[in-house]
Amino acid sequence: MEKKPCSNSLAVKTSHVLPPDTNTHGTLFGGKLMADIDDVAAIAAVRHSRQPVVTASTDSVDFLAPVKEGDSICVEAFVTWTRNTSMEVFVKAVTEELLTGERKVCTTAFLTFVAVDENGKPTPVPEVYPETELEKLLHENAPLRAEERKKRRSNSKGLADRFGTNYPWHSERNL
Ligand SMILES: CCCCCCCCCCCCCCCC(=O)SCCNC(=O)CCNC(=O)[C@H](O)C(C)(C)COP(=O)(O)OP(=O)(O)OC[C@H]1O[C@@H](n2cnc3c(N)ncnc32)[C@H](O)[C@@H]1OP(=O)(O)O
Repeated sequence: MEKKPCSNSLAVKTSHVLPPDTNTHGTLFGGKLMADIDDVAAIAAVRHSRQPVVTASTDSVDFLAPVKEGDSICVEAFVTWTRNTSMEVFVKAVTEELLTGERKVCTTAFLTFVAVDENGKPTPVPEVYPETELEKLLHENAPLRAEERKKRRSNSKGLADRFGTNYPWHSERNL
């Protein structure tokens, strides 16, 4: 498969922050922003692989600044690194107070997507290569983040096995 540059997958969505996406603080719901992040990141992953993808994980989403009603929010995403079937996507969200032009980075996040075939099985993706300084930095550090994800996934699996599938109202609540 032919290698592709990070820029090939760039996806951007700018929207006006309006009710009903705002809460009682007059700011954007965190869950709405997370849904937008997943949406834009998925488009970047499909642009890179040109195959159906699933979200395998989100590292963390830190809400660094509130996004106020009336502001705009711009979510951008691109593939930073690939292994065999998985793709790491970096996302940055910038909020802008439209009347003053003041901008703040309100969130950054890393998500991992896996390309799947018609049976939902992981399938190989093309390699990605960085061009800009920022892309190179993200690309170089990606294997360390992937290693952390591997450990986290293993811990999550361990916890899932330990908790089992009982509903909370079942009598056996001891772990
Ligand atoms: C009408 C039709 C239109 C079609 C038009 C086409 C366009 C279509 C666009 C769709 C765009 C929408 C995007 C929706 C995005 C969702 O909303 S998807 C819903 C939420 N996600 C899910 O339900 C995923 C559920 N999980 C799974 O299906 C499986 O666990 C996975 C993720 C496919 C992995 O499968 P597995 O058999 O466990 O695979 P395994 O061999 O262990 O690992 C495969 C790769 O995944 C990586 N991986 C697995 N788990 C993790 C993890 N937790 N963290 C990081 N990496 C992981 C592994 O490291 C490995 O990477 P590589 O070394 O191959 O690069």
